[in-house]
Amino acid sequence: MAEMFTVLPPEDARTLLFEKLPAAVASESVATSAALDRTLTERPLAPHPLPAFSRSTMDGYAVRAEDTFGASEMLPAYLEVTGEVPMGRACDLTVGSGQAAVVYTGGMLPEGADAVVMVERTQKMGDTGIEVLRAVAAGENVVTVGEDVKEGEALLDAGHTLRPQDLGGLMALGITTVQVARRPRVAIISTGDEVVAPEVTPGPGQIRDINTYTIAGLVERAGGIAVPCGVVGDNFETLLAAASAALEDADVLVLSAGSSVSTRDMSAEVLNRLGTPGVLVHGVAVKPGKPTILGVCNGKAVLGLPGNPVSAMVVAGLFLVPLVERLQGRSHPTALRRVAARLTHNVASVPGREDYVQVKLVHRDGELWAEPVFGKSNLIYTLVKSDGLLKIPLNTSGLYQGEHVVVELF
Ligand SMILES: Nc1nc2c(c(=O)[nH]1)N[C@H]1C(S)=C(S)[C@@H](COP(=O)(O)OP(=O)(O)OC[C@H]3O[C@@H](n4cnc5c(N)ncnc54)[C@H](O)[C@@H]3O)O[C@H]1N2
Ligand code: MOO
Repeated sequence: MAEMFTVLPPEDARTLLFEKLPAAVASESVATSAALDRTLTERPLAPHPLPAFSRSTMDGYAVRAEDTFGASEMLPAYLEVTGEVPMGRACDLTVGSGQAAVVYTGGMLPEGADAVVMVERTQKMGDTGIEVLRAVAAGENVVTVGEDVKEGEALLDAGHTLRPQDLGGLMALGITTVQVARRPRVAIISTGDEVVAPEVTPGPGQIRDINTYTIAGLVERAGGIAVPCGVVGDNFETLLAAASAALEDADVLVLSAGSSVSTRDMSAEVLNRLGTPGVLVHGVAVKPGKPTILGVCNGKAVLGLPGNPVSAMVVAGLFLVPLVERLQGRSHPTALRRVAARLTHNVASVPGREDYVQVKLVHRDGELWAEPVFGKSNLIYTLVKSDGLLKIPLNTSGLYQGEHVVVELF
């Protein structure tokens, strides 16, 4: 039987789409405290060294290291304690030869001192003296100026997505605002006369909307803002009007369902009417998800996802997630979390098509195994029960039981 449409390998389809799109959305300034998972558009520079003053890493005594050379329990070095380093204030003490100053963890190293002896390695002698029971080298138990970061150093690259430790690192330098990519807005329209909102009790022949929510979840995780636009029935003019309104206020539009080739499937036609160049790809060599539409309408991406929930999610993972990340200029796909596992069963495939198999991860004899969760692409709970997807590459006829595989986690 003839193919209904020409299918392209996923990689080629993605390239075609990305070529026709702007590289990234605009940037904006946000509070660092609210910038977790946001992507930098500029490299922040260190305004000063960190630490800005030499600090003790132990509770003990600030000393001149040379005064302790050769010291041991048998032959301790005697030092005179001349004062205490205050915390959180400038220290005006100077440690001279044969002297020591009480210092606490994090305290400023006083002038003259170049090392700290831990309190456990000393013994009090009279009112003001100590015996040092072990020698310290210069720099021991001390972090020096700029040891963490040098002044002017580029802290993170543009394209980097901020993690919790990055926020802490920026705040340590007083960088309380950062320049990040604006979060791309992704409008989502679910289409189909049979689809109703989840709050509604479905009548005969009706089903609740699943795809709006799986797609919105993927968008949010990829750093975008999901803009759910509700369910629109299978009426061309209504759908075109809804799509046009949704796209106006968004960077990307996703149409769920209607991407196949029946008389009810209007996504391609709507896309061609929304703007130019319109449909770029109709049909991708992937299972599930063959009836996929990728297009660009007046500079904005419009994706037509297959209606089956598993297919919609696999296709969104292949095209929408990388698109949302690209629009933020992300250098590393943050959504990509992979684990190595062994396959519990043979899985057949057809060369010329990329297959995505849902798998559950199970521990067996200290090894991680990927167990395929088979089921039709209309079944949402096959996804709910799975931990990730296993890709069977384009030109293979399957994978064998026991084979080492890589699972992309959800
Ligand atoms: N004759 C053929 N029929 C179909 C083919 C084909 O090659 N030849 N491909 C099948 C495959 S594969 C898929 S995938 C679907 C794609 O269909 P559409 O994108 O046109 O979408 P619909 O037909 O409207 O819906 C498919 C299926 O998904 C359910 N659906 C739709 N929207 C939602 C939603 N928001 N939440 C939950 N479920 C939804 C819908 O009720 C249908 O059951 O075409 C096959 N047919
Ligand atoms: O390809 Mo459909 O997208 O298998 O269910």
